[in-house]
Amino acid sequence: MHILTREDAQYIDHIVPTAFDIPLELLMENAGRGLVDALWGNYNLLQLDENNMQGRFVLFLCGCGNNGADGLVAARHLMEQGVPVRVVLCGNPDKGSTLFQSQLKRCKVMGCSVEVYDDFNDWSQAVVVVEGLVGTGLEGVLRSSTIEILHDIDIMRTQYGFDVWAIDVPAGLDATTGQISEGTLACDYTVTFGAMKQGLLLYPGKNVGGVCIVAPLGVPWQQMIEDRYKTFTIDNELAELLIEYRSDTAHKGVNGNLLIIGGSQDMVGAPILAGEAAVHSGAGKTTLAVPEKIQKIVQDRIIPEVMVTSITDDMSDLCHQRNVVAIGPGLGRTDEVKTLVQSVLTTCDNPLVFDADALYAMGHIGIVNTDALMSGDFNELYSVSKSIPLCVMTPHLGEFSRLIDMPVKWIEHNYVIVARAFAMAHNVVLVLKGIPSLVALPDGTVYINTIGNSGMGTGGMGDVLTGIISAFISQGYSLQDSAVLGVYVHSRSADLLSDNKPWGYTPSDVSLHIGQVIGELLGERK
Ligand SMILES: NC(=O)C1=CN([C@@H]2O[C@H](COP(=O)(O)OP(=O)(O)OC[C@H]3O[C@@H](n4cnc5c(N)ncnc54)[C@H](OP(=O)(O)O)[C@@H]3O)[C@@H](O)[C@H]2O)[C@@H](O)CC1
Ligand SMILES: [K+]
Repeated sequence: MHILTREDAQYIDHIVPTAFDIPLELLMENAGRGLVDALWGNYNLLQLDENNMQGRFVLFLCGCGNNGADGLVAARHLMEQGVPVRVVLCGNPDKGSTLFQSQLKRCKVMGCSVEVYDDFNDWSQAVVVVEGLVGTGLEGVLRSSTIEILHDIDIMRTQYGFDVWAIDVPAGLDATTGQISEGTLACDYTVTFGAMKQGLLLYPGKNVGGVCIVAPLGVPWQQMIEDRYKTFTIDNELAELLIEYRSDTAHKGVNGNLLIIGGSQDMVGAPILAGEAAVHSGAGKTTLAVPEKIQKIVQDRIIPEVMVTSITDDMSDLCHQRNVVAIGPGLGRTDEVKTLVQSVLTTCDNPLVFDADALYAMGHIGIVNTDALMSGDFNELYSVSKSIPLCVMTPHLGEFSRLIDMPVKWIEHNYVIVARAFAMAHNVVLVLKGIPSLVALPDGTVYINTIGNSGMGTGGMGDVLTGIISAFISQGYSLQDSAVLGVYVHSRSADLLSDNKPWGYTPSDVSLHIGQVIGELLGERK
């Protein structure tokens, strides 16, 4: 599913009227109707008809931009359907947008009840409150006057129990970054237009959107953003498209030959988890290369399907015999590891997956230019200081912070944009393991994961993900498809477990459910 940023939405606003000869007013009409449909889907508004209304109404709190104007359109439609509505204006209508002015005029001509916020104090009869104070047009942080209104809504809903619906995005949410301004209200529902807004999928924004409903705009806007960077969700629909039926004649020789380099005296389990996950994900042959000192322990503990060998000074032969090499799980942070990673980087020409300590060993590999971010110059945002061959990199936020030499907090605030800049500049597939995880591709496309659960926050989960992604590559999937499918399968497997056990399930349990997820995805094709 496509995701839109605030900038995409503004671009659509700007381009549609000229490209399709469809005035913005028509998009707004569709947006308002979509909102009304969603309200009907959740409430029996017929109960509010003339005979039975007992003074109750749907309350629209409208700012004076187009977000508020959407609310005015919705109010007009509900009036037609006999539903009592009250519109309360917040701000100075004389300074409102052109469309706001014309929608307000229509509402008034139709006899809609329109009041100003300072005169309104009748919350007790509101069945539902629809917030159209500000949407994608938010400038900076919320003004104190708006924060006060949001605070009033919050107090009144506790007292009277109504639901709060946000138009497009909750007031105060940055539709691109998911950052929220002080005073942003956690809504019960959000009706967002055209496509899911990126900020509603990223934290803390995800906590304030409530149930999100996408209302269509009635124009194929997808054509209009062809040349812009694209963002999609990782979900069941996408994973079903990517998974391929395995031929009846497939044998271990065609399902790939995978090498995982990992382990150290203190971290014996990490390569085992990665290796076992690879087997459960369908890799034809899986070999672990671990330090000689722990080879015996690993052999004794791992499932017999995985072959175990030892790391040597020259890994080139071992690497060349494989069609994918994953390096990092549990390797440790010694100088020998740095040398090992460097030699794999320079000598191995197979598809590579870099994880955990292999990423640590790389040190800083690029420089972020924060001034470019402020000035909106995306091309200058990130520059490479150390080249990496085409590969999959799977850092968590701490590892990513080291790679780009920026604090984790900064990365969280600039999550998608910095991941995109990194993947493009290094020409790698980046799997950034945050909440939510995302996959960024060399062409700038970003996929944001929409599934998974907090039970996944336990040591060893990342090792399992490395095993899954590597196994998909070994079976012939492209690096990017393997990364996206890997993230999906990993999270879905954990979601199956969390149905019975919200947390406390293990990474090994996740591995054991991979086959079930693949079965779900293949469905009838099995
Ligand atoms: N293509 C699409 O997706 C479509 C989008 N559509 C809709 O348009 C919406 C975007 O409309 P938009 O651009 O007019 O901006 P909008 O969100 O109303 O904000 C401006 C208002 O907010 C106020 N305000 C600003 N900053 C503030 C702050 N910090 N704190 C407090 N207030 C602040 C500002 O006040 P002012 O500064 O002018 O006094 C002004 O009143 C979008 O979200 C969607 O609902 C649909 O109609 C159809 C197609
Ligand atoms: K809003």
